[in-house]
Amino acid sequence: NESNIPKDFPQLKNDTFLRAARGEQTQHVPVWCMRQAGRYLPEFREFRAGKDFFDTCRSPEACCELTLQPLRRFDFDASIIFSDILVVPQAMGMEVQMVPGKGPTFPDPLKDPEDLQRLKTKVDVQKELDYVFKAITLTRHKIEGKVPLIGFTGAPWTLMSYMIEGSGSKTFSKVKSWLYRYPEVSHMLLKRLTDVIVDYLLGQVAAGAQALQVFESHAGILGPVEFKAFCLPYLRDIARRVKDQLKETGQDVPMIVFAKDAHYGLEDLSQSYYDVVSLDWTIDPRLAREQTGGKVSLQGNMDPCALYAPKERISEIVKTMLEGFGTQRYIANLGHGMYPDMDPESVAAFVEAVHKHSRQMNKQQ
Ligand SMILES: Cc1c2[nH]c(c1CCC(=O)O)Cc1[nH]c(c(CCC(=O)O)c1C)Cc1[nH]c(c(CCC(=O)O)c1C)Cc1[nH]c(c(CCC(=O)O)c1C)C2
Repeated sequence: NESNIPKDFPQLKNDTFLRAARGEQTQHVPVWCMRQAGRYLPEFREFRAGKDFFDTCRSPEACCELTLQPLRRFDFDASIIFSDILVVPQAMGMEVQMVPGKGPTFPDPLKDPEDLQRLKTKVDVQKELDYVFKAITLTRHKIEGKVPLIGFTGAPWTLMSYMIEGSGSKTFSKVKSWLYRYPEVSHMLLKRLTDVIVDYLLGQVAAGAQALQVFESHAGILGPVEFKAFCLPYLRDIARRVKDQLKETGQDVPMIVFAKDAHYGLEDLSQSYYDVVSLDWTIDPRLAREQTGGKVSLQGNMDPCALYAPKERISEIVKTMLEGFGTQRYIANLGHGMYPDMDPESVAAFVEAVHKHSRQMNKQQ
């Protein structure tokens, strides 16, 4: 069994992110950015130039290099493995291409309930996603204990939406029509995705991931009733099953859930076995604290577009955000991923502001 082989990773030097995730005291607020490895970095564009996106994902050396790039520039307190959420549908037998300028595209998306037959009935996650596990193990060594390495997955509903829409969408009417026309088949698909995701996350931990984030990026296109029916049960099931399995080997790995735009789901999400609830920028920090009632740590949630502001303004925005969240049980981040036209200097200003203001606020207490 792969998971029993000791990997002798370098000792972790900065555990601030893990402490905040577990609800332990920290000297400063830890910070990282969603899509911190990305096209806003010239070295990322240079490295990726002319290479197919999913070929890059399948190269452990390339994933390692792209994960490390932002850490060479910024004083981040965590890193996230370079990969994509759509490697899971690929592992289940679907074809996905990254079309430059258009984003991920499924040439042959699921159209009818019968199309479920096209998916593999038994997915050998260890074999199909071995390249991700190799990337995690390699990166965990090469990071030299500087900061923890986060593994991640897309959540069932978000993956189902890509598998049926075939790409991003404005209305998501194709996948939403499944929920209303074929609720039972929809649940079958969500269940199958959940089973693969649980194995996938456990494999990532065995490979060396020190925290896990579950991206339910398309939660907000559902109303509260559909969220409770088609998102929440699977998000809970994932955390419960992963946590239970890890407990058997005496491990505890913090889990983060990011259900974008699901403001109505905060209270439920805070009681769903996750350690951290990640917030988009439409949610007021104080309100989020009230609704989650101290049961979880919070992560987020600066509007990514605030990075277009001058540095002094970024610092003010960060200060206000920290006053809203407080400095404990908190991980600073953006409310969603960075955009390619953002200035790396602004990211540096964001990170510095989080560290500086939170240290000052902690001293005053
Ligand atoms: C850098 C990058 C990624 N994916 C894509 C890009 C840009 C394309 C490129 O570099 O060529 C295409 C890429 N992949 C995806 C999209 C979104 C397409 C759309 O629906 O509009 C694009 C452009 C799908 C995707 N992929 C991901 C999500 C969930 C997070 C979110 O909500 O943004 C989603 C929805 C996760 C993801 N994707 C990636 C990471 C790791 C790097 C990091 O965060 O530093 C992660 C965590 C990497």
